[in-house]
Amino acid sequence: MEKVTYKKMGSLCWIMINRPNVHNAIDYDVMDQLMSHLTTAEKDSGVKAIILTGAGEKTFCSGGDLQKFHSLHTKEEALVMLSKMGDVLYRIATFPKITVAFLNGTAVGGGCELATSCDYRLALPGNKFGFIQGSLGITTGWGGTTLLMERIHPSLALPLLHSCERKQTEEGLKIGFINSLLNREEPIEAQIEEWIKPLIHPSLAVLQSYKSYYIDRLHTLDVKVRMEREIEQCATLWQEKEHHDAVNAFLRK
Ligand SMILES: CC[C@@H](C(=O)O)C(=O)SCCNC(=O)CCNC(=O)[C@H](O)C(C)(C)COP(=O)(O)OP(=O)(O)OC[C@H]1O[C@@H](n2cnc3c(N)ncnc32)[C@H](O)[C@@H]1OP(=O)(O)O
Repeated sequence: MEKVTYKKMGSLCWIMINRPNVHNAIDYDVMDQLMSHLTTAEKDSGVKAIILTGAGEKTFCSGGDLQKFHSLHTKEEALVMLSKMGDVLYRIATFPKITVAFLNGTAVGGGCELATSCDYRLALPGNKFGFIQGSLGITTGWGGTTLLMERIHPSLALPLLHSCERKQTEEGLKIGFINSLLNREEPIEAQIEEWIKPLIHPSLAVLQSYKSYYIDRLHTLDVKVRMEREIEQCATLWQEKEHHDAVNAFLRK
């Protein structure tokens, strides 16, 4: 079974992480398949926007696969993994078409970082999101803090990061992290199509031009370099006992 599925519907393409038994955690296969689907969507001139989501109703994404990545011990080992997913996030952040994360359920750790890499975030009321990395003795490791500072004001981003708390999506809406909350009772795909309709300009060239001005801004702000620095700092913390003890505790629970 594919760990990431790809479905084209009109001008939208749906990219779904499909590992519900581990809350859509990200392993190396997921990273490779995300990259490959992004390439397909970029090349297809009929695609104007991608919707990134997770399988099932419980979780959007629970971040890195702690069972698999727990075997990474040194800074160098961690850096390889973190940089690989950092490249996926940078690719999404600089993707030439519209990118939307639909938080079908909880988003935690790297799952929140992944959502942050998209232009827009849609969610359901009553769900949770949290940059909980601090509770594992690490920081965001895929460049998500750098990107979060681009999405919301740093004075709103810092408390999310410092507290490591899981917040309600309603609070995410209030601080502008989430762009809109959908209605649980209505068909989701139709609601997302309605929400995005006004943003989908008939001309792909117009859409791509506006996106390119935003990407210029990311270049000017040295976002790639800052993401790399963030990734390296997480790799440094990854090798510490505090991190491994916290992951052990999670896996033993
Ligand atoms: C690596 C990069 C780093 C970053 O840059 O940000 C990270 O992403 S660190 C990872 C941060 N993520 C977490 O710490 C999330 C851990 N998961 C949870 O908090 C919870 O599982 C949940 C997502 C809130 C769901 O809770 P619940 O409904 O109570 O389910 P369980 O906890 O019982 O989980 C069921 C099953 O799934 C496995 N699982 C969950 N998350 C992961 C994960 N990220 N990686 C691997 N496996 C995961 C969990 O171990 C259970 O497995 P079994 O016991 O074998 O059924």
